[in-house]
Amino acid sequence: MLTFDAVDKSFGGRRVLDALTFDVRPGEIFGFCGANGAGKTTAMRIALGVLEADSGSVRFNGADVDAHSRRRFGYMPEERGLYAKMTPLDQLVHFARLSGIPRREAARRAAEWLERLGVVAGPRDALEKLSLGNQQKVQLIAALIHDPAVLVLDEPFSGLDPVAVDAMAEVLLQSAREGVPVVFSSHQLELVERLCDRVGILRGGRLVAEGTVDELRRAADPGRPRLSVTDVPPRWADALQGARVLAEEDGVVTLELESDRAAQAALAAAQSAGRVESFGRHEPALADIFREAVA
Ligand SMILES: Nc1ncnc2c1ncn2[C@@H]1O[C@H](COP(=O)(O)OP(=O)(O)OP(=O)(O)O)[C@@H](O)[C@H]1O
Repeated sequence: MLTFDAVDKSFGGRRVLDALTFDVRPGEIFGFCGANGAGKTTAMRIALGVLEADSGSVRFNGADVDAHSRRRFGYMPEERGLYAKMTPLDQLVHFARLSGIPRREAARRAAEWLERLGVVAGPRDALEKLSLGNQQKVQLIAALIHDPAVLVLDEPFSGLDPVAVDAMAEVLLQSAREGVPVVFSSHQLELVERLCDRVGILRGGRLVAEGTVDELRRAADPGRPRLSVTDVPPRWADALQGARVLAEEDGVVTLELESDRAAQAALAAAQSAGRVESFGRHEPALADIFREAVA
């Protein structure tokens, strides 16, 4: 388990992380969300020892993270750190060797990963010749090649095409299935919603919301009731109290009702005037929850 415990960090007197506290549990994918500048990269850099916290601690399996335990971390930094002039294979072997993996085994793993993630490159192509998405896949492999015990990934999905997103997602899911705690930052909230067991939303260096997407949904403003109805006469909704027409498409009128009372009245009216297609509360997407949390 990776634990952030009351981590504070300021730059030039401006507080960027403010008692940041959360856990990433074994086998869990944790989505780290927050507006630009909320402090996600800073938190990840502190976990990896690139920056030092002013106070608080980051622990792995209960012990303060140090240079030794960080060797078991897989990290994908925001400022992708690869050698432009080296081939993907050579640098992956190099990174694996730094982690103590023998050359043959390193070459085997690198080739296997490049194949698995479908990195498109000629055998002699330097990294800089690859498309950005392919470079990003190489960066992910660099984070994975030593079979890390924790994965910390800073915006691993940005700029990837949908097929590459699926390939990357599958790798994270597999790591989690093997019991690895995985934390990644992203602004792609549909993806976060789809992949993550739990989500944390950071605002001003504090987690302002944390939980499974379902838990966040239950805690969010449930929104107003909605009613969709067909086969009603034109301008039927004009006579209803507390109703607002949201959409009128292909003969389906969708209303938002301002109160439960207005909703019940509209439902009864719709049942006698036409055919009710749906009635209930609109379930907020993670993007709606995010907007509410960072507003
Ligand atoms: N080395 C630094 N010196 C001074 N300020 C910094 C430094 N690193 C980060 N900051 C500031 O800390 C704040 C948080 O930045 P950080 O990169 O952690 O945010 P983020 O949540 O990762 O944002 P984004 O989604 O845009 O990547 C920002 O206001 C940033 O300008």
